[in-house]
Amino acid sequence: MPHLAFDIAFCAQLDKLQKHVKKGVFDAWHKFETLTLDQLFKDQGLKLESLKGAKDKQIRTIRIDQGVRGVVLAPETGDTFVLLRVGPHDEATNWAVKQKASINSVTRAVEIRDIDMLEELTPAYERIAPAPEQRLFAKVSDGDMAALGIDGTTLRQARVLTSVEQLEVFAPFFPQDQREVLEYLAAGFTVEEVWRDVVAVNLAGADSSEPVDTADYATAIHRTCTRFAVVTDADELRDILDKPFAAWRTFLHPSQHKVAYRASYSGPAQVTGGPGTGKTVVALHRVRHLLRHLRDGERILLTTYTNALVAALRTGLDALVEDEAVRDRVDIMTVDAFAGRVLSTSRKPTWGGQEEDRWKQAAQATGFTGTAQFLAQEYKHVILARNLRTLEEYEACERHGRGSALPVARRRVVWETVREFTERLAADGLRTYLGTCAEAADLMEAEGPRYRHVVVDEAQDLHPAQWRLLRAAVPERPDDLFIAGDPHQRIYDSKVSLKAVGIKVAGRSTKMRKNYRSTQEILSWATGLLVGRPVAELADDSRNDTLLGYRSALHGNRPETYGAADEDAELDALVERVRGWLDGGVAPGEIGVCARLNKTCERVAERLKAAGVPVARLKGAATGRADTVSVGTMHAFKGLEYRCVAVMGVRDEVLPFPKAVTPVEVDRLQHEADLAAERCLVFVACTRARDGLYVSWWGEPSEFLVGAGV
Ligand SMILES: Nc1ncnc2c1ncn2[C@@H]1O[C@H](COP(=O)(O)OP(=O)(O)OP(=O)(O)O)[C@@H](O)[C@H]1O
Repeated sequence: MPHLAFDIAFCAQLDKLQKHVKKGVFDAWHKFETLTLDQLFKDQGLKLESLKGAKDKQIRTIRIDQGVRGVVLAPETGDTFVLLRVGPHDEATNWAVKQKASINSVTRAVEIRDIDMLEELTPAYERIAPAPEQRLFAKVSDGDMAALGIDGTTLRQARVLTSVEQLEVFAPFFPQDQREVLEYLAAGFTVEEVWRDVVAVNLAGADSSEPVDTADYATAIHRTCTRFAVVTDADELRDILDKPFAAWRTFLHPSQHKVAYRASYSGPAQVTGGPGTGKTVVALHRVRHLLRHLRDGERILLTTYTNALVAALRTGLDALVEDEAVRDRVDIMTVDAFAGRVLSTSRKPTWGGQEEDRWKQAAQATGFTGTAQFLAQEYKHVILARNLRTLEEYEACERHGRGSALPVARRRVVWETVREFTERLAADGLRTYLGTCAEAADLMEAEGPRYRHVVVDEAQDLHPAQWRLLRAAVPERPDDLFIAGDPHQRIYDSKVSLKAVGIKVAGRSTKMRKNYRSTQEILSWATGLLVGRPVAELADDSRNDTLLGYRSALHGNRPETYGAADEDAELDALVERVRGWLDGGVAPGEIGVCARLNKTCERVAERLKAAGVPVARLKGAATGRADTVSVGTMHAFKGLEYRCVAVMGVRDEVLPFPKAVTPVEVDRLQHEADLAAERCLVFVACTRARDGLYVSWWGEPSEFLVGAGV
């Protein structure tokens, strides 16, 4: 019986397809599932047409809806067809005639390339290319290229290229797997690394020494499991069409699958990678895997940093694990909420300004003459971070990572001030978030663990006291902790390494490099914000992490930047930008506008509302609605994503925000760390965008934008 499989490129279009087009896709699929091959070719509604002037007669089109066609691979052997993409009649036909299918003799997978475009580009670039030894892949031999699956056609084209920029021009037209190999090589990876990280995962367990029949499409289509999904169940297809989340459930990349569904890790495991590399997705799949093996009475804690992310994780898990009773075995909450629950205290958490006043009062009581800021940081980064319990321990400790001198003789008064501060808080029925975590960790260490597994997302911002709590929440056993995070997205000042908190992930750590969220244009621009700034690893802060090889297969417009004369003009331009997106068919819920400060967000929301744009403020657990544009601070945007993002007020007086940066004379190292966190904040904000990024300011632009070429 024939089948219609789906290419991952079609799934990437899903968000943008209208309802009636999705219905057309479903109806077409249904015909493939119910008709014979002969009937399919004769079906007048489907019109499985061959195309005049096609580079490959296996590439045909089918009718999806009025004026809309699907491009399919209709192989000469076998009865599984593949829907490659859907589009308006002329656009789809023009694309279809230029494509050519082939079977890769190394990966054994089917590949599609825009042969027409490649044949047109190659001679033009050849004419301007310098001597062969100065070209991009001069150091990689033909033999190595062939071993990595680069076929003769791609090799000729790749040999012409002289720079990464030129590779980017060719990239959308190359076969997907070969393109990935070339991008890794261009990023400086060795042939062995590319084999291990790219080719071997695409082989997905197939024996590479077996001979390959490069005409056997029936077998190759089923082997192309990294990009083609064969769907035979109507409900499964409805899910994919209705919920894009379900699409990647089917298409989890083998490198993600390997991490998420590994039977067991002998201890804590870690997944890192730049923004949008699917860390959250992998963490959710890990929870799904762990749920399948959970014994009676055992539970899982899925935790993260902010309430908005908790809401996003909950939605994600709902889509992934259908059985409510099974889902109920997972507690999803922030680490702070977990600490509050462990203590079951009625004391209320304090907020920033209140804490500052209380530090001042405590200092007055003990006669300490330093600043409230110094005390707050000493409490957080030394006393709580090191879990110091006595004055003697405090006097003996080395204040690693602190950039301010504190003679031992002065420590007694600091210690007494901290005690004064905590005792007064307790007496007034108050608590700090981190103090709560430390108390909860003590209690948990005494009472024993409550969970069989703990899965942590956005791990880069957790404080040692929070790690101590999570460590105590789960017994030291295989699969105890699964940790997802990205040190490039540290936006709070907790620079802690897992090694320092006794969580060893060596040998159980995986790095993701492929971004599935943003276009390459957005990624390159945003990555420019961090260039040349070393970022410590999550596992071990004596080593630096890099974004080497971090890339996206998606392409689109370059980010737009706009410098206005004053705030009014900046807001006017924003309204125009948002209107442009809405008029271009972007739904309000697919647009996010963020700024460093709450007051800027207020003005943005007011101005958009006045212009008739529906707006919702993103606060706490509210993650936005489909019919409103979301407006929130950069901190609130952490972990979220939108099709189009406007980042407002990126001006010199606000980024870095002076109040968030410790003066260099108070603490030199903290000053550096605060600046880095402010810079990362802009990086995080910009990398929330999938298709469209707009960055604006008034007056002078922020110094952070220099790296992005502003
Ligand atoms: N294999 C895949 N194929 C297609 N899309 C994917 C795949 N994996 C993840 N995605 C999509 O990519 C986007 C980013 O994924 P996710 O939020 O998990 O990334 P992340 O690494 O946690 O990002 P960040 O660190 O920026 O918060 C999501 O829209 C997700 O659905």
